Amino acid sequence: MSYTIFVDGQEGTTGLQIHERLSRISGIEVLKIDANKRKDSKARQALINEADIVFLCLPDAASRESVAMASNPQTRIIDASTAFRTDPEWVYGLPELRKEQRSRIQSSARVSVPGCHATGFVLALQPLVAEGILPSDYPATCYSLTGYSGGGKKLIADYQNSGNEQLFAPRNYGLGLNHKHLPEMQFHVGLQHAPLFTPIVGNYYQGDAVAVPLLPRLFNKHISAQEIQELLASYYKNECFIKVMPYDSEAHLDNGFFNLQQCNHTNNLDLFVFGHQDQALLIARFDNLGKGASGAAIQNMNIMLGFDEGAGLE
Ligand SMILES: NC(=O)C1=CN([C@@H]2O[C@H](COP(=O)(O)OP(=O)(O)OC[C@H]3O[C@@H](n4cnc5c(N)ncnc54)[C@H](OP(=O)(O)O)[C@@H]3O)[C@@H](O)[C@H]2O)C=CC1
Ligand SMILES: CC(=O)N[C@@H](CCC(=O)OP(=O)(O)O)C(=O)O
Repeated sequence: MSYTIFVDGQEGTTGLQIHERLSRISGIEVLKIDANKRKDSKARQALINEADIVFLCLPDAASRESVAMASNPQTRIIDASTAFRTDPEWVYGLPELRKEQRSRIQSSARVSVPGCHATGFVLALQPLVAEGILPSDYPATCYSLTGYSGGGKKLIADYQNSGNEQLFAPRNYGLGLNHKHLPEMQFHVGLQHAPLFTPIVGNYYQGDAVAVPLLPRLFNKHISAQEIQELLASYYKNECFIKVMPYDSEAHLDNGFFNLQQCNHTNNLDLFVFGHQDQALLIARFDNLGKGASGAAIQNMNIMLGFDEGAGLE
C-alpha cells in the first residue's frame, strides 16, 4: 500500500528538509504543489484533502488556516508550528515522553511537532517530575544555544548575506522572557510555573544545546548529579534516538569545551549530566533541524503509518 504525502510550506527550511528525508523512504508518493501556487489557498486545500499525511511547515497563522481547510476525515496532519502544541485535541509528537505517547501518536489524526528548545527541556526534566524527584512548583531555569537555521529563511538570510558584524558574536534573544516555547515547556514537563528561559543564537548553521541548571537541595528528595544521570539512563534505556551519556564530564569535553554540533545531520539527542552532590547541569544536545524539527516530524509519520521508526532518518 502506498501513502500520499503533502508538505505545505515545501520551500521553507523545514519543508525542504522533510522532502529530503521523504526521498529516502519507500511506500509513499509525495504530492507537489506548483511553485507559483504554493500560497494559493484553493490549490493547498485540494492537496491537503488528497493526502494521507500532510506536513505543515508554515508560520502559525498559515498552519491554522491549513488545518481549517482539512475536511477529509482520512487526512492526518503533522504540524511543525507552535500553533497546537498544548491543544488538547492534538497529540504532542514526542514519542519518548512517556510510555503511552507512541500509541497516542500512532492513533492520532493531529500531531504537533515539539519546538526545538522545548524538545531538549522536556526530555531532560520530565522524567524527574514523573519520578517524583522534582516538585511540580520547582523554579526551573533554562538557557539554550542554537544555530541560526532555527529562525527559518529570514534569519538564515540575515546571517549569510547581511555582512552585519554584530552577528559574528552570539546573541541573547527572547529577553521579554515570553518565548513562544514556554507554554509547551511548562505543560509537558508538568510544572506549575513557566521556566525562566533565555535562548542564545550563534553564528553557525545548526546544532542546539539546551541547558537546565538544577539545585538538588530544592528537590523532594536530594539526589546527586550522578544519581540523576542513572535515573535518566534507566528512563530512556529502550529509546533508539535518546542516548544518556555516562557520568564522566571530562570524557565528553574537548580541552574543557563542549561540542554542541556532534548530533548534526542525525535524529539523535544526547543527554548529559554534569555536576556533583549539590549542583547539576543537564544538557540536551541535538540538531535543531533534526530531532528539533524535520527529523522529529518524520519520526512521527513513521509511527503513524506503522513504518520502521528510523525510516528516512539514517
Ligand atoms: N527552522 C527550525 O529549526 C524549526 C522551525 N519550526 C517551525 O516550522 C515552521 C516552518 O519554519 P521554517 O521552515 O523554519 O520557516 P521558513 O521561513 O524557512 O519557511 C516557511 C515557509 O512557509 C511559506 N509560507 C508562509 N506563509 C505561507 C502561506 N500562507 N501559505 C503557504 N506557504 C507559506 C514561506 O514562503 P516563502 O518561501 O515565500 O517565505 C516559507 O517557504 C514554523 O512554524 C517554525 O516555527 C519548528 C521547529 C524548528
Ligand atoms: C534561532 C531561532 O530563532 N530559533 C527559534 C526556534 C525555532 C523552533 O524550533 O521552534 P518553533 O517550531 O517553535 O519555531 C526560536 O527560538 O524562536
